[in-house]
Amino acid sequence: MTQTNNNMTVNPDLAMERAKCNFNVLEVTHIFDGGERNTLQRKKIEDVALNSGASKDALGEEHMSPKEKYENAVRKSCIYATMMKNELAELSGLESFGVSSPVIRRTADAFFKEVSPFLLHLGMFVPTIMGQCTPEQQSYWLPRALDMQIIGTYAQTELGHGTFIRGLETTATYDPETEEFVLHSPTLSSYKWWAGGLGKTVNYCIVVAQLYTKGECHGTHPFIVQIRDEDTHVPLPGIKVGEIGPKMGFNTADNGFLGFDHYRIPREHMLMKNAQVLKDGTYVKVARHGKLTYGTMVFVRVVLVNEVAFNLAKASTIAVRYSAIRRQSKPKPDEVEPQILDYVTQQHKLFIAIATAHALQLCSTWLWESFSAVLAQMKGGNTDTLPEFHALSSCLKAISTSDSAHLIEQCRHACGGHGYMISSGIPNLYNFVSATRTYEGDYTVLLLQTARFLVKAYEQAEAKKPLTPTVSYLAHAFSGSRATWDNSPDGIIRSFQALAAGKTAVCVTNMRKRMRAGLSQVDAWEMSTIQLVAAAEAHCRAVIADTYRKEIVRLTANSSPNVKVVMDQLTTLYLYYWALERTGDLLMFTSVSQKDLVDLQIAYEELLLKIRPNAVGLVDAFDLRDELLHSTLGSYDGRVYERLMEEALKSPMNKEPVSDAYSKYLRPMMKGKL
Ligand SMILES: CCCCCCCC(=O)SCCNC(=O)CCNC(=O)[C@H](O)C(C)(C)COP(=O)(O)OP(=O)(O)OC[C@H]1O[C@@H](n2cnc3c(N)ncnc32)[C@H](O)[C@@H]1OP(=O)(O)O
Ligand SMILES: Cc1cc2nc3c(=O)[nH]c(=O)nc-3n(C[C@H](O)[C@H](O)[C@H](O)COP(=O)(O)OP(=O)(O)OC[C@H]3O[C@@H](n4cnc5c(N)ncnc54)[C@H](O)[C@@H]3O)c2cc1C
Repeated sequence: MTQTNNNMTVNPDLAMERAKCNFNVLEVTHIFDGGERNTLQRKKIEDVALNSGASKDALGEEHMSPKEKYENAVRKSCIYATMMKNELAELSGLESFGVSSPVIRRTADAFFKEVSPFLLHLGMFVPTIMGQCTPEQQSYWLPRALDMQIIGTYAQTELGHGTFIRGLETTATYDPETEEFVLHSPTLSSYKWWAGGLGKTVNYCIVVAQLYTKGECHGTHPFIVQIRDEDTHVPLPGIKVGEIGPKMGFNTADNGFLGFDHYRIPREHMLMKNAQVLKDGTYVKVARHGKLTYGTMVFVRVVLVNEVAFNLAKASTIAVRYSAIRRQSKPKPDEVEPQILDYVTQQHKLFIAIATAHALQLCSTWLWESFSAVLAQMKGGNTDTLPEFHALSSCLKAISTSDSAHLIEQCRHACGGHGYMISSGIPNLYNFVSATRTYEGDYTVLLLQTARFLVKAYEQAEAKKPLTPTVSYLAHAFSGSRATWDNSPDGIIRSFQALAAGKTAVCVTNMRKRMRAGLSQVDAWEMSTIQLVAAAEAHCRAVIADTYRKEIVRLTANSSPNVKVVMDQLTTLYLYYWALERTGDLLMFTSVSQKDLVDLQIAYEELLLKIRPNAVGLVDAFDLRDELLHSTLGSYDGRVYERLMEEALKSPMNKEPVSDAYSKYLRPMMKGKL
């Protein structure tokens, strides 16, 4: 087993589960990590970062006041950042730690139950400098940012606008007399709102503002702006900055607001890779594609697919281990109470979470590789692949975050009452992941971006023009007959593609009908958006299913027989699950019959039983150290009840035998003296 401690007492049910697991757990860990080398490197990084105990808190974060929580998060962020500079960057083979690797990002989770106030520094501030600056600008800003001499964030969203970037109101007006930009917040709704770390932590930020020069507006552009004194940290004159208050999660991230009162910055602080303002105020467009200033968002959308896969792996580890030690009810009076993991409904809740974590992890690696290829082409001046990539990253971000949030909540349900405890770890995971569905592009809005691309691709297919790879299946949309149902994995994937093509065709037909009836193109589109979102979702599910299947076949080509079997079972489960979730659509767009669906349901139930003996082995293969799980229910040793009681006794409420509230309120009321 990957995580060993010879002195550890393990709950007997968990020990029994591990004994009956029939595949090599380490082999699956390697698949999830993307190879044995990555696993070894990850473990080295985790050992250095976590073995010292620096990630631990004397008092649980949940018992701290908001101010204490924030200060504690800053304390640990500083420890972790220093560790990264001194030890971890070299271990991870990175030239500098700023090019943050997913492993380093994930290891940081041991330090924070919520998030680090530095999240946006490495997550968006540094990537924006890397992606939007000229080489000269980079050589000035990047070393300072990577060395943490300055700390920054990404302030784009305003009180009034988040989705509609073109509607942002902050202005940056060029003054050729002084060769400065004047930043201004003309209205309350133009105040920047939400940026992580802005409230109290950062002294710099990327500000996205409407650029005016020579009396003309050239749309939104990024600027690097100092907001606090580098020595005293006091906000600079002309800056109004603060923290936005308590949120559902992210409570250690000091998300902030920011307003400008005719605040001046040097001309060179405009990030000039894609567009420039010359000294005399002449505006020069450099980039070939109009949306390259949105580049940091595309990068983060790619990163998020991996991020949510990791968090879903955590939730499923907690819920499956807990379900193995928890015994409840007595369906057979003569037998002991079964482990709740033996209930088929419990398996239905949990095994899809394991399979989805795998599917998203493998898709995220594939997406990252596609992104690297797009970036390489763009370096050579070719932006042809960007529209397809934008459509792909948008839908994968939307579906991965939404599915993960839903499945993490399902894992919480699977843990009954104890899942509701903060100490179970699941509420924090849910609060974090549910925000990912909104930030970096709301779910619906991003699926509508993908739908735009799908409709165009459909029209190209109709005109018999060539199609890009992820939508090549649309070429079969004009055969005139319904796709033939076949319950093999490849057959189900073809059906998912037929479903996406069919839904797109319905949208196009309806929009055309509406336009013939007199609606404008914009109104016909608007009236069809429910179906367009559904078409984009179907497209994304077809892409995920296809990628997951192909990647698993490739990655298990040399695996041991039992690993091949269990990985095949998981991918098949994923396909059956989604086919059964979409029976209505399959009946509309494929030749599937009622009998086929009844048979599929039975095959799905039998598959759950086959996976059952390996369930704990499968979550052990995620190889998540206890420090990363922060969970009373999901620790490796399964000492659930002991940990729940230990945590309860830590509650400050238990410090005094009698609460002060007794003498202040309860006693007077009970004695009739209130
Ligand atoms: C670790 C990090 C933690 C992160 C914490 C969270 C941080 C944040 O949330 S930062 C703020 C993020 N904000 C967002 O994501 C805002 C979401 N909104 C958007 O991305 C855009 O405004 C969007 C895409 C919805 C619409 O943009 P808009 O400029 O109005 O474009 P729109 O008119 O719809 O489309 C015009 C064309 O541009 C294309 N396009 C839009 N965006 C992109 C893009 N990023 N790349 C390439 N093409 C694009 C469209 O596909 C369309 O192409 P076509 O005309 O050929 O169909
Ligand atoms: C925890 C957290 C951290 C964040 N961190 C940052 C940060 O560091 N920096 C930053 O700049 N921003 C940040 N944000 C802001 C985030 O990017 C925006 O909240 C997000 O992009 C959604 O925009 P919005 O809030 O304007 O939602 P809205 O666009 O107002 O969405 C509200 C509803 O309207 C719908 N809607 C909007 N437009 C359309 C449309 N065209 N068609 C159909 N439906 C539509 C949406 O689907 C949604 O249901 C953060 C947000 C959160 C929650």
